[in-house]
Amino acid sequence: MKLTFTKMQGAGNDFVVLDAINQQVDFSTEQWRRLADRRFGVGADQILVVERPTVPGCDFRYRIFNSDGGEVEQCGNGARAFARFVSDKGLSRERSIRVQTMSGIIAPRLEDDGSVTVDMGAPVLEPAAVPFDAEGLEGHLEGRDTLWPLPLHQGVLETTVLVSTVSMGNPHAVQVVDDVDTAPVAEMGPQIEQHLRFPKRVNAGFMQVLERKHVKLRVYERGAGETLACGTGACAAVVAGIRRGLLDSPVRVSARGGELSIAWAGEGEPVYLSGPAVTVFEGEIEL
Ligand SMILES: N[C@@H](CCC[C@H](N)C(=O)O)C(=O)O
Repeated sequence: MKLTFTKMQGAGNDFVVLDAINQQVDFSTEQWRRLADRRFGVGADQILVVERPTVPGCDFRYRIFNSDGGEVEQCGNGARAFARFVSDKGLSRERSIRVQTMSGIIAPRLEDDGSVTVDMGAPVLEPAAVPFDAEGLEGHLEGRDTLWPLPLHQGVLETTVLVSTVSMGNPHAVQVVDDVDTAPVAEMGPQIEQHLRFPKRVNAGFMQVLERKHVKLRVYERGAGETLACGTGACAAVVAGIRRGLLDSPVRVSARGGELSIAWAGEGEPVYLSGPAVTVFEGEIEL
């Protein structure tokens, strides 16, 4: 059976988007992996699936699969691509939609300048809910945030990094670095992603503060490796930075693949993520 897909990207975080309303989409972990594979498939950081909602008050259900084939709770850059896709394909005529995800409802809105803003909901800050196992650890208070020590290896040496833990529906560990371009993302990213303190694994963010309203960010994503941008990672980094007293909303986030903007009014309030959502090409593939 041939599968019709759309290849999209948001700040260089790339997606295969599938309409599961008008075609059957039900794949094994191995098939999701193959679709995301850059040599044997189409290639993507995440696969996004558009379905009919199963809860009242929503326009669509949005499912997300990492390139390792695992289904995950949330994807911010993908949410922008999702909104652009359902509009371009005529599945919705609304500029604002409500979307059911594994971790709650989000609300993307198409802007007049072609960008998309997403109400991503409020961040979850309680460590156990991230989930992060803080049992027996002594956290360091900084502003309104708690930094947690994570022991890692750097070459043959042992080192400890201090991370903020934030859930944007999916788990994030954010550390502040002096220079993001030389930060050991490839070496530390996989260790943090699989650290035993994070029972569901974690996305590892490395943030350099340039000014109180501008940061540079790299994210080693759970299940996908380092990507050119991570929307939920940008939300989590800015939430952590504001709570630490380092940043003021709104914050421009420069990722390797493009620019995002994050606004957050503080505890209990939703995080707004704005940025581009672009169609690259369309195609058909036999899996
Ligand atoms: N690229 C995403 C996040 C995708 C999911 C993430 N890798 C996870 O496993 O939680 C984004 O833009 O938020």
